[in-house]
Amino acid sequence: MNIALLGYGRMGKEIEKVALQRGHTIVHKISSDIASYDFTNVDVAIDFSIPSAAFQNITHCIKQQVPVISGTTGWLEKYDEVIALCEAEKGAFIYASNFSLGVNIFFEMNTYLAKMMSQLEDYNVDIEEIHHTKKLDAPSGTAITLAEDIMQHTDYTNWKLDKTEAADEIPIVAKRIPDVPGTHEITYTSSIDTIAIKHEAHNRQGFALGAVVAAEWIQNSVGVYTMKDVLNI
Ligand SMILES: NC(=O)C1=CN([C@@H]2O[C@H](COP(=O)(O)OP(=O)(O)OC[C@H]3O[C@@H](n4cnc5c(N)ncnc54)[C@H](O)[C@@H]3O)[C@@H](O)[C@H]2O)C=CC1
Ligand SMILES: O=C(O)C1=N[C@H](C(=O)O)C[C@H](O)C1
Repeated sequence: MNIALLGYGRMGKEIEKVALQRGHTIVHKISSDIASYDFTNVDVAIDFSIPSAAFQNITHCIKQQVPVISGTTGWLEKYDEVIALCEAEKGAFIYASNFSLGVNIFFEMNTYLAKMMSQLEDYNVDIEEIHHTKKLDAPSGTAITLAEDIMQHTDYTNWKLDKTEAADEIPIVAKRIPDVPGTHEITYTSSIDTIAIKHEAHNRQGFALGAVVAAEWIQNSVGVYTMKDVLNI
């Protein structure tokens, strides 16, 4: 498979390693304006860039009929526009706030726990995420997915960065500590006890492997998919 890397930073380099190990070829390593690159021999593009570049990168690929995987966070106010374009152009697209198998299992655990906790009025939920100090966005895309999944199954209607006084808002605390690849913890607290679930990435390999697996899965497909489709969970 010929892969174009849209973004060649920490994740782009990790994805390159995994892709080469799995027998793929990297045809472009793009770190600036995508418009000047030739996409005729690209089978799939993988975007791990920056929030302000993701929309242009993704829509360029869709218009060129190149399937595109995006893990970039912090651009989701334009997600619906991308989906509409993808449908209109009969393109292929997967976005995931987190591509690792472990976090996708954690997403399922979060939903299961939220459904149970929705019956119990005594517990309040909060989310904590910890990432490296170079991260541009806060809260993390993964923390937002976790909050939205909780909102779907409980009476919470919103999330808020840091503390909140509103009973229907989920507080998300974002901490920045050098070199931390990504930790997410969900805690339900009552006056009697605390229930917590946590995912801690040890490195970026899981994110990269998930993105390459998603790229292998989507080539020659049409449509908008998620990691649930890729992992069949
Ligand atoms: N979904 C997931 O599983 C994961 C998502 N991420 C997200 O991926 C993104 C990238 O993360 P890192 O690699 O750690 O960041 P990074 O800062 O190391 O790399 C981003 C790269 O994008 C480049 N860039 C700037 N403008 C660009 C443009 N117009 N087109 C293409 N590239 C451009 C920068 O030069 C930089 O090298 C972030 O949004 C992060 O939150 C990170 C890890 C896992
Ligand atoms: O920027 C990162 O590093 C990460 N970003 C993603 C996010 O915002 O959730 C995924 C992972 O936690 C690492």
